[in-house]
Amino acid sequence: MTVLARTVEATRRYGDVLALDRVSLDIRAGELVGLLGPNGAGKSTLINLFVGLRRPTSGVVELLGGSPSDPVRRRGIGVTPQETGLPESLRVAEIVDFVSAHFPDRVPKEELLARFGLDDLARRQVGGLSGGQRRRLAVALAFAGNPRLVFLDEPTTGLDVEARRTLWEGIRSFHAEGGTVLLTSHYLEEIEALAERVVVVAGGRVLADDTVRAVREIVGVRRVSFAAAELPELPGVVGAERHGDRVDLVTTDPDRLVVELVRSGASFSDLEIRPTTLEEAFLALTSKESAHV
Ligand SMILES: Nc1ncnc2c1ncn2[C@@H]1O[C@H](COP(=O)(O)OP(=O)(O)OP(=O)(O)O)[C@@H](O)[C@H]1O
Repeated sequence: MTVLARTVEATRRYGDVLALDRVSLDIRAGELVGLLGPNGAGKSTLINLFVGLRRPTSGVVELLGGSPSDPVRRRGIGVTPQETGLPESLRVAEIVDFVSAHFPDRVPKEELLARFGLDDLARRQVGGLSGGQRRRLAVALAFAGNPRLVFLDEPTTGLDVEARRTLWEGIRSFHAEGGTVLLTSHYLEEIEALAERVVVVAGGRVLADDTVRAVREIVGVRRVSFAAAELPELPGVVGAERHGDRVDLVTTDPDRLVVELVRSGASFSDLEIRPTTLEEAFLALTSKESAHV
């Protein structure tokens, strides 16, 4: 399968900060890849390398078979950065025209606006849009030039549920027609809803690169919860929370945890063991030490 974007051992430093540490990643044609990681993991830095806004300190970055700094390659991609500043006095349709004019191959304006639920807003000035409407416009603009590959940095941050679903539909329809997408998200349900492949990044390194299902299986974590006043030291706990009387433990080995809980003699009730969500899998992958309540 054709590789549309690639890093080979890419490292990026900002002074003393090691934002990316020898990251090797291929984005292949037709993929929808979710980049998942906590704040400061290096997700935006990786996107900035791919789209040519930053250069790697060492290593190689390729975009559409060439250098990300080549304008010809850049015309083949679409980008929505984490933050965008759109001119307040321009109308939505004017901004779409302005952005589209940079690309040889354009999506018809009406079609683009309809795809992202913006068709009723074409004549509205950007200054009069809500935060959610602005964000949808910023994402729609990434698709204006009929790109082969789109990079979306936290596309749905700040959107309500309905606006988020509209955006997802727009992204899905692009992908269904063969488009390739790399998106970052803090919303785990977003990655689960959209992506086939998840790349988990933390501390500038790729911790996992697999299907959503496989990432869960790799860590095989379970949520064990029960009511208890006091909690003994237990093995294999990678995350812990207390909600009133209840204790919620995320563990890699629920059987052993329950055995040890019983052995400890601690009094507990209402034991529940639930399957993992991606969030729990992520927690297990990124946590370095056991957490204690
Ligand atoms: N221009 C910069 N100058 C100095 N340090 C930077 C710069 N940009 C990013 N960093 C640092 O590099 C690391 C990675 O940041 P990056 O923005 O790539 O993470 P992220 O995963 O996108 O985080 P978030 O989810 O919070 O957006 C962080 O420690 C950040 O503080």
